[in-house]
Amino acid sequence: MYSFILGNESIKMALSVSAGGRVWRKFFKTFNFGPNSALKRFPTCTANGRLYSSSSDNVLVSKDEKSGIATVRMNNPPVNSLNSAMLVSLRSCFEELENDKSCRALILTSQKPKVFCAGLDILEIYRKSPDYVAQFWEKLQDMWLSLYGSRLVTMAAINGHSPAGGCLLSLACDYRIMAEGKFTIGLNETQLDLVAPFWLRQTMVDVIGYRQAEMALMIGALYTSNKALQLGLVDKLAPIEDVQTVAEEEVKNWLKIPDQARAITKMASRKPLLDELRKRKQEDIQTFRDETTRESVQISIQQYLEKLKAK
Ligand SMILES: CCCCC/C=C/C(=O)SCCNC(=O)CCNC(=O)[C@H](O)C(C)(C)COP(=O)(O)OP(=O)(O)OC[C@H]1O[C@@H](n2cnc3c(N)ncnc32)[C@H](O)[C@@H]1OP(=O)(O)O
Repeated sequence: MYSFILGNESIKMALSVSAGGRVWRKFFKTFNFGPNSALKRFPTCTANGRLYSSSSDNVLVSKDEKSGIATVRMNNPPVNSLNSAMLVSLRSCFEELENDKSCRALILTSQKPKVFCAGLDILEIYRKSPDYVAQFWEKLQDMWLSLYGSRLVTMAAINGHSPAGGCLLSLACDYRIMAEGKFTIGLNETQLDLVAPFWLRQTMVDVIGYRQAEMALMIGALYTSNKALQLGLVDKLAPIEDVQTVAEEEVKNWLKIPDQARAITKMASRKPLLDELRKRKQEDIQTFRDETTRESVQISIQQYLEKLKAK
């Protein structure tokens, strides 16, 4: 077992070429993954020790060497909101694991039970310059591309609330296990006067079907764990204290399938959406920047923040 901690500063990466890397490069080439493809861009993980020095420790990673299963714990108190630093750390972490040839699966969870992730840090899009908002959005796109496009088995161990960006992270994984009880999950963006981008909408449609996704997105619905299971938004429920164990058991089942066939199948179905976002990245950034910095939207965000603080 090794572990390392990721933060937002002083990223030190070791580039290496491995036999495993060659296999995956061939695989990505076969699928014509373009300039952002994982193996062209990403460094390779060394076998142990800290790869990053960090002042914030906002993402904690541990990996079981024997099974090749890594657990990625979001650690940004109080609610794991996704600020710029978190997005950069998560992306770096996903890239590291992607290029660690001994890594076969990742489990994404929260270090602080009861809140998996509160979504985007609303303060990152409130009264910020258009340039800042554009850069923030690109960090989200890049993080998503690295998780959604991962060759690994990716499992969300949703041990608490998972609104908006928390749901986005979960939807980017291959399988979702959620804590039973009063916790909620969903894409509630419209409640903040925000519009989910095409790539996020599409993953919701892919997971729960057109009609339910359309309705859920329009009304910005947040569902309880039970309802989410019924809709297929999550795949399994477990008591909160067992979410991690159940995720590990589930991953082990998935790892009985040969990696290459599983990953090629996954990429065959995800490639069109990955390609579409890569192609329309700048357009998507501009849309988000222009929409979000509109005065009427800023007022809605302010009202949402006030409601959040007052509750
Ligand atoms: C068009 C773009 C689409 C892209 C996709 C993503 C969009 C987004 O993610 S927008 C963000 C939407 N997020 C939410 O609506 C969630 C808001 N938060 C909550 O509902 C709750 O905080 C909770 C259920 C996640 C947890 O509840 P609880 O444990 O009771 O914690 P508090 O509500 O007391 O929160 C503690 C503290 O944190 C602040 N906060 C919560 N969420 C956010 C956030 N997303 N961004 C920034 N700050 C957040 C909250 O205001 C509290 O602050 P203090 O009062 O100063 O302690």
